[in-house]
Amino acid sequence: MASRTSGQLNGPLLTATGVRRRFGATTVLTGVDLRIAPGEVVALLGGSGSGKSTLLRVLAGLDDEATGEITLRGRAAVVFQEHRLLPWKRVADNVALGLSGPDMAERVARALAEVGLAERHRAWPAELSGGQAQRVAVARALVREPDLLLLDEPFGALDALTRLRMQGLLRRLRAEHGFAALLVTHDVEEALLLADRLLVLEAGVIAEELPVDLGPTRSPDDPAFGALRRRLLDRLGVPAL
Ligand SMILES: Nc1ncnc2c1ncn2[C@@H]1O[C@H](COP(=O)(O)OP(=O)(O)OP(=O)(O)O)[C@@H](O)[C@H]1O
Repeated sequence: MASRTSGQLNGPLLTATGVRRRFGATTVLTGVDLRIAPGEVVALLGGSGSGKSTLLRVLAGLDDEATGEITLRGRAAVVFQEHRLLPWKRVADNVALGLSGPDMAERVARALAEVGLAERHRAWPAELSGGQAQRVAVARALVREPDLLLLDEPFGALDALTRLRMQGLLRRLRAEHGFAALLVTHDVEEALLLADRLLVLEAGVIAEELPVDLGPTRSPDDPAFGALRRRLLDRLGVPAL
């Protein structure tokens, strides 16, 4: 099992050193080292089956079989590609799951308002659209006041327009709350729009690290954005059309 500590007061928010994970005879993660600073958004890219979801689960503390050292200075919350809401609980009760305290209802209401769903607190998950359900999943993470959001293809199952809106929502929430995030995505454009830094997972290690020096206002029409996209696609082995 990976050793987990809560870390010191200064320095990186998350430090992972020598993380390894094997499934039977196959070693998926052979020695992952990474750091995430407080407030930093890092996108994790890599081919299908390269181990991105596995790494995210390990970092989230959801995998008992991994080895290595993980230090997290603060709280983490996870959002998966599927919303994972409990169908027999109303929206507000899903968000409140595992919380306690006298101000719980107020915190839940605030989190739902932040994702634009204050009015749907009594709805059942089955009554929501895919985008709304995913916003509830974001509220459920947000209400825990995380220092680090671990996002595994959080918008991957949504249509293109909803996805753009969710990317905007994530940017706004991050600006307001200042949390750090590790975003697993297949979408190079999404990574370039949202991240401060990109990591490429390949052959079980972080094979490349690219800073995204595009400033706070980003557009795919910007030539610097295009150049970085091409560089990244080349790195991921996607030829130009
Ligand atoms: N529980 C498991 N048991 C056996 N093998 C597994 C298990 N979970 C993942 N794997 C294997 O580990 C490898 C990495 O899987 P993982 O889902 O982490 O990749 P990924 O980079 O997230 O892929 P994708 O981009 O397609 O979602 C794959 O070969 C997968 O088959």
